[in-house]
This record gives sequence, C-alpha cells and structure tokens, in this order.
Amino acid sequence: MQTRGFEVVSAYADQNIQLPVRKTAGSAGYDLAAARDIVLAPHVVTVVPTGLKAYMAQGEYLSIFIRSSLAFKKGIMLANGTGIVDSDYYNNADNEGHIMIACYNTTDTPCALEKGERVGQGIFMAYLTVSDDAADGIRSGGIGSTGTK
Ligand SMILES: O=c1ccn([C@H]2C[C@H](O)[C@@H](COP(=O)(O)OP(=O)(O)OP(=O)(O)O)O2)c(=O)[nH]1
Repeated sequence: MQTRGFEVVSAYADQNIQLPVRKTAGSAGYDLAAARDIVLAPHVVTVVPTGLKAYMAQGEYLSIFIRSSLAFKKGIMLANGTGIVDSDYYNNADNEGHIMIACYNTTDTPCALEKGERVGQGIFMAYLTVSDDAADGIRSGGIGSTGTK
C-alpha cells in the first residue's frame, strides 16, 4: 500500500468524484474540487465538501490552501487561513475523514461553484515534535472532536 494518497469517502462513492492530481510536474499542490454545486454567499463561511479523505504516514499532515485564482479573481479566502488535516482524521468514526474547505466570501456578490470546480490545494507536509513528546491520545471523531478548550 502507498503511504500517502486520497480516496473518495463512501457518501460520495457514486458521485463520480475525481482523485486530486497535480496539474504540472512542478506543482506543489493537489487540487481539491467542490464535490457538489454550492453557492458561497457574501460575508459568511461556507463549508465546501470535497468528497475526499487523505491517508498519510505518521509525522505527516495535509495542509490546505485556497486556490490562488479564486482569491485573486473572486475574493474568496479560507476562513481558517490554512486548513490542517491530521493523519488520524482519516477514517474517523464521525465522517470517515471527509476533507472540508471553509470558504469565506469577502465580496458583496454570491460566488457559485460548480461540482468539480477547483477550490483549494492540498500539500503534504512533515512536522516535528518536541523531544519529550508523549502524545498517545486517540482521535474519536471529526472536526472539533478533541474538545472545546
Ligand atoms: O480546513 C480544514 C481543517 C481541518 N479539517 C479536518 C481535518 C482535521 O484533522 C480536523 C480537525 O482539525 P483541527 O485539529 O485543525 O481542528 P480542531 O478544531 O482542533 O478540531 P479537533 O478537535 O477535531 O482536532 O478537521 C478539514 O477537513 N478542513
């Protein structure tokens, strides 16, 4: 098995979701597209489903950034600046690891996204831990599942 990749979540298994690809040999990001038609209303956060989950090795995460042209041309930004998909989010009990993109429309105009339209880009990264790190918790669920504090 590969140690890193994307799969379609079962809720979208029959929706003809394409697995992300890099557009050119020199691209850093795997393009992430909207899994359905969706309208980004002005001045609110809209959570855009991708229909995808990502698996990766321990010590890695997937960082999510806005697709630059959506920001430059349509004034859309990520509500969280950068999304971080943890390795243990994959196949969690709540949503199977479904990657969501939190879009904020900074303009006064609704922005309609079509299914398959590229919204974000995911870049796999490695992270470091402190020398006396002892994290041994197990993720129990989806977004916000590790508590409110
Ligand atoms: O743009 C994003 C950011 C996060 N996630 C998913 C993957 C990530 O592993 C999970 C939790 O994200 P994070 O740890 O940043 O958020 P949290 O509010 O601390 O939630 P949790 O308590 O689940 O850790 O949400 C996304 O799908 N898209």
